[in-house]
Amino acid sequence: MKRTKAKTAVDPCSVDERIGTRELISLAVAVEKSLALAGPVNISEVVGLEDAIGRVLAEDLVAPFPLPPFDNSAMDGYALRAKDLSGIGPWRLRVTGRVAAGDNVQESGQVGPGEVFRIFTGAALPKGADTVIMQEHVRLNDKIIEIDSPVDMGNCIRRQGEDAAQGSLLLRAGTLIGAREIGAIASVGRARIPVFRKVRIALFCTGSELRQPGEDLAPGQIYNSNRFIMIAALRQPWIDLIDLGAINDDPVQLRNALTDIASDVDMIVTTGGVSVGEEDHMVSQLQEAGGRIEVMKIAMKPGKPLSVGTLNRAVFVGLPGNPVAAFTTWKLIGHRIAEKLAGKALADRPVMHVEVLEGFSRRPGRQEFRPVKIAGVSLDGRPQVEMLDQSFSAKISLICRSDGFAIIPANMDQVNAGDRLEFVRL
Ligand SMILES: Nc1nc2c(c(=O)[nH]1)N[C@H]1C(S)=C(S)[C@@H](COP(=O)(O)OP(=O)(O)OC[C@H]3O[C@@H](n4cnc5c(N)ncnc54)[C@H](O)[C@@H]3O)O[C@H]1N2
Ligand code: MOO
Repeated sequence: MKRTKAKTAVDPCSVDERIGTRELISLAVAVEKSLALAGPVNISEVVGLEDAIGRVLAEDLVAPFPLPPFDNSAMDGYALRAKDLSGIGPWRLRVTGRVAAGDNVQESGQVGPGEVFRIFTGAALPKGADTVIMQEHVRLNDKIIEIDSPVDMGNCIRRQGEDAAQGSLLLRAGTLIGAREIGAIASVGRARIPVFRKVRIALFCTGSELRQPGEDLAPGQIYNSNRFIMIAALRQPWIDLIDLGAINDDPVQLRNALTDIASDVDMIVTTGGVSVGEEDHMVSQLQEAGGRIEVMKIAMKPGKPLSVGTLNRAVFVGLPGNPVAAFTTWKLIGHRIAEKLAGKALADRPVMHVEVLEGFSRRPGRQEFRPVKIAGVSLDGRPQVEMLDQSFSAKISLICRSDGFAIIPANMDQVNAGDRLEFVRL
């Protein structure tokens, strides 16, 4: 495979992990420790079907009867007896009845020898019939159909229970109820269903430089984009969001905000103020308020300063202030904590790989989630990616241009053209 030389120099602003590498913990350990702090809410409520959409199912759903409930036709055509098509065709059969979806076949009579019933998709199979032939495969002439080619016994019939047998498991507790799942719940006739109560999450962004979009900016100020990134992430039917807006980098205000909300919520999410500067107060104020930090200093880029802990019974997730770092760490850790609190079964993501188009060198030490753009496809069908800037934590326009993250292992200092990296789609 062709290798190209390093294209870019090492980011001058990147942290030199050789100074203090031992202090950093891996993302895998950070996820494990963070999830251990999150006990599922475990309280359920029974809601109507429409209100169940987007919520988390609180008990297993078992089929109370077979699906489909009765043998029925998969096509518009004619219901017949397969043995009437024995020998050499063409065969001529008489139309003596008619069944449509919804008709009660107990009252529709019997298909006798040499007879067929007109039948429509979804109609129950009439007594005596064992096979359906599509109307396109017959010629109809004055109540007589003519068939040239035989069909197999059971042709075009959907058998009772072929989708799900009575008593079989349709959905597991912990499933997020989307369009498919609500369809399954409705198909077994349930009008109300138990779901876990919503997870209550408080959100505030920290930073004296922040202004709300629509306001004027004074020199040194910026707009609060994290608030909207996080509202977009948290506006889910299974989350009850308490949006506390922005709070200045003021220790007392931050501590008061934490103390006021901690006993009302399951999770507190903040952005900014978790790094090492004198204006970064989140960690110290959480501790002042009686909380504990359990996870910090993670060997990941972006997201090294992400801090996770507890305050009273709430899980605290302090996301970094840089917008791309906040977005990424929420996706990789915060969201999974919220899902666990909500009682959602945590699914393993399917692993995808991409091929690097151009090589480059980097400072090793942190597992990196580098935004990439899919730029082509390799001969064996693998997506090929162009790596976007190495310094991207604060670049919101860059993340809008990217298709996902390529994951660069922590110890890799040289990435070569043709290397395969794991990929997380955005
Ligand atoms: N000496 C060091 N400095 C920094 C380190 C370090 O290890 N040593 N880590 C860097 C990393 S990595 C990150 S990420 C940031 C995280 O810092 P904070 O979480 O304390 O965030 P702030 O300092 O408050 O803000 C960082 C950056 O983001 C902007 N910001 C903050 N909030 C918002 C918002 N709601 N909307 C838009 N932009 C926001 C803020 O203005 C700053 O530019 O620390 C590095 N420093
Ligand atoms: O690595 Mo930070 O978390 O700049 O984004």
